[in-house]
Amino acid sequence: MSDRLFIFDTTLRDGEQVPGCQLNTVEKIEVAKALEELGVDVIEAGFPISSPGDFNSVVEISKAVTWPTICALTRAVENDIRVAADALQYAKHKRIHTGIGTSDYHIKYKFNSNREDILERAIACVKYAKRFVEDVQFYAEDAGRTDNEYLARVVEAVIKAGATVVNIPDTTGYCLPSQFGEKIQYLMEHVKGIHNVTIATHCHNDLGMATANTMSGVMHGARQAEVTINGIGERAGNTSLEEVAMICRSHKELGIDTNLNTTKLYGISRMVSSLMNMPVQPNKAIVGRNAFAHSSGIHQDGVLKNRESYEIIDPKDVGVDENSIVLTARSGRAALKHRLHVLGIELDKEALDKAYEGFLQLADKKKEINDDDVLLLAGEHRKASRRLKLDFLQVTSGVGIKSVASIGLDIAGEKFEACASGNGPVDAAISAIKQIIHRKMLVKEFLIQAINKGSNDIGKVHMTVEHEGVAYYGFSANTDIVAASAEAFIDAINKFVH
Ligand SMILES: CC(=O)SCCNC(=O)CCNC(=O)[C@H](O)C(C)(C)COP(=O)(O)OP(=O)(O)OC[C@H]1O[C@@H](n2cnc3c(N)ncnc32)[C@H](O)[C@@H]1OP(=O)(O)O
Ligand SMILES: CC(C)C(=O)C(=O)O
Repeated sequence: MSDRLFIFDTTLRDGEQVPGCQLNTVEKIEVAKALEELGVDVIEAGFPISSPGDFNSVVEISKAVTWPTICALTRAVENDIRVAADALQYAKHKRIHTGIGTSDYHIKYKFNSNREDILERAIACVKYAKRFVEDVQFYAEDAGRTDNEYLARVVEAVIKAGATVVNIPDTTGYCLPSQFGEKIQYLMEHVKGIHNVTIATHCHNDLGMATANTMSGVMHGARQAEVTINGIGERAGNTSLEEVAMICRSHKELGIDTNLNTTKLYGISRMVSSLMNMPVQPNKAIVGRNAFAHSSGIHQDGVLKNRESYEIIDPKDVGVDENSIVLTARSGRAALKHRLHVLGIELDKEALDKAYEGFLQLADKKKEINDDDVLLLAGEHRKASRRLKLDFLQVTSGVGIKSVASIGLDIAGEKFEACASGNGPVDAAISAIKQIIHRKMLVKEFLIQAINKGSNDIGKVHMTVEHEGVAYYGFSANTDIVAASAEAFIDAINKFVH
């Protein structure tokens, strides 16, 4: 039987502090409900004193969510705490998260104060929060750089004052995993009453060690991990929820596990990325586009013989349908043969060798080889040939005017034209396409990336279009990003319009 690691998700508080990631209340409720389905134990819903909008979000999330604890952040300030308690009034399970900086940097420069005064303020804020709620979590901000002996005094004092959870943040992402683990161990060994409360970690990623520090803290006694979806958060971000979840699931010998339904991880990662306009880096562990994509010949051969040769996680366990074998100039015959097999073509050794020669020549020029290319190399014509092609696109756009797009599509040789307006050139182009293709289609994910640098660069567009409950992926690259967006939309449509 594993020990339970409580998951405290702060995507809607620390994650939402990221410039450009602010969500409205409806969007926050959508994320909170997805977090509930994922199985997180605590949702930090906001910092109610910070704005009327954040206050209202905490109120509405409290109403919308049933079983996770809803937590609101405050400073060690009475008015912050009163306002947080008010925002939490409808929560079925509520927690106030209050605290103060304990490192000498914070004490001296932020507060112009001294250790004894900060200790008193720490005790006072916990006692005050206890007047409103039973469940009070204290944070010792910048605990990572706080002297262990003083930190132990603060932790002991706030436990005595009634804290139920004590959070030890590495606010600046400074600690080495061994140092952070030792800090938690020091507290476990020196603080009276520590075994009656939960110790939490809240690690930032300034040196890329957030997950390692969190796990080190957990291995030394912490039982709550504060995390965010995709690791978003202030500066270089927080510890990623998905990484902690899958480390616990993969390393059973740790004897620690979460309550999470990990098959929801990929879906919620995409949802947060798209709502917060925060792309996930392709090589991001667990949820990056390439996390289960194999692109070099030796790996592809190994994975095709046995998935576990190069995969420590079954993609289905995190909600990814299957791994992918990407055909590039670094692929070998095994990968090409596999793709041909998927397309229903079996070649003997000689024919495969011949196709492979052509494949390498093309791959050196094209970078990535698609199914059409493979079929041509095998001397076949694509059975489900692309029915939809972009014939022409003209867009008028600017400041102070509405964007208008005229579009021409070639559908299996027949020409169609439409014109539409939108809140920007891409929206106008997509609306025009929708006037020709009368299907329910929703753009769920839209990512534009520049390939190199400079204003003459090629833009790559990745798009996911939902049609009848299924997500279809579309891609295009063009120096004109509006054209690339329209083409990516058309690429996705081609996958369900036959
Ligand atoms: C590590 C973290 O992520 S903590 C969370 C960070 N998140 C945020 O700051 C987002 C929400 N914040 C806000 O909306 C605003 O900063 C508010 C409403 C909290 C405060 O706004 P203002 O009153 O205008 O203060 P301002 O932001 O300029 O400065 C912060 C003040 O809080 C004090 N303070 C900071 N942390 C704490 C704390 N934990 N306990 C008590 N006081 C604190 C600072 O010393 C400073 O006080 P001073 O003005 O007397 O020097
Ligand atoms: C409020 C605290 C927990 C915090 O965000 C930090 O220290 O990074």
